[in-house]
Amino acid sequence: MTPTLTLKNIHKSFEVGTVNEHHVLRGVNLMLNEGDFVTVIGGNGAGKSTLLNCIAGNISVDSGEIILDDIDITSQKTEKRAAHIGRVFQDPRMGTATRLSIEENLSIAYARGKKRGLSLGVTDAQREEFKKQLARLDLGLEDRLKKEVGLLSGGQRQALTLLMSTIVKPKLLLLDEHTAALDPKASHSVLTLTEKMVYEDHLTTLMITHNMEDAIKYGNRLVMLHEGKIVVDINRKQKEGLKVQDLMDLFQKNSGQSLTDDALILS
Ligand SMILES: Nc1ncnc2c1ncn2[C@@H]1O[C@H](COP(=O)(O)OP(=O)(O)OP(=O)(O)O)[C@@H](O)[C@H]1O
Repeated sequence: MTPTLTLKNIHKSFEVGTVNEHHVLRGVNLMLNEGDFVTVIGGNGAGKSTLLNCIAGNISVDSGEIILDDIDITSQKTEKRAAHIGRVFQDPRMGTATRLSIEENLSIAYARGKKRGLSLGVTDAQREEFKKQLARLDLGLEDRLKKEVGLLSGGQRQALTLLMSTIVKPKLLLLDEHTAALDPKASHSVLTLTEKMVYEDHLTTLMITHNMEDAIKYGNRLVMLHEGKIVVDINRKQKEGLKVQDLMDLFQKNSGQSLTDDALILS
């Protein structure tokens, strides 16, 4: 089986040649098969967002290769990659157009990767499809198609953004701490929804989280990034029954350092 995503020896430094030079990604190798739902955890500055930015194309890598479905996208422009890569950010204000209605936002998302370009016009058939898709969120948004997105709560917006990123099935879904700005209840419901959508739609997904329990609970695989390298990579079976303390011990064993970063939510 061809992997959906292959990262080969990715390196990235910032501010090269200055006193602030920082080698952030130091040889990241990762292979994701279709349908893999991988949680990514690591302390502040470990390089998690930089890695997602490199995959999405917002940042170019210094060396290494990024292969998506057999195509080398290492030098491809962000816009071209966006046709195949869905992304949800931490900030609920990103990813949706605030002043537009729910159905207009979905219409824009629906046009992704299609030749006909952007259009805010919604046909009856599309409206029915949007209602069906919105019903999956279980938030009653299917009855509020004309509502301005700016009036939705953070959790509702993240749920909508998730739907917008997947309504045209992406080859890869990138979730960059997409529940970190939400209150615990909203965060839990968006994570539950994420899991449902990833499994129902068989989406290949990389999800960054700061919460170790969530990293263990969700997905079929967990990777831990430390100082720009993957130091832990465990599968579903190895994750079964794993406690936060076990993960910390594993981290210590593999990295030779103890996990003192209090930015990681331990439980
Ligand atoms: N555009 C940039 N220019 C210079 N330095 C950068 C840039 N982007 C990221 N960095 C630096 O790279 C390092 C890794 O940042 P990154 O955001 O990838 O970490 P992270 O693991 O996502 O951390 P956090 O959990 O705190 O968001 C940090 O030291 C950051 O300051």
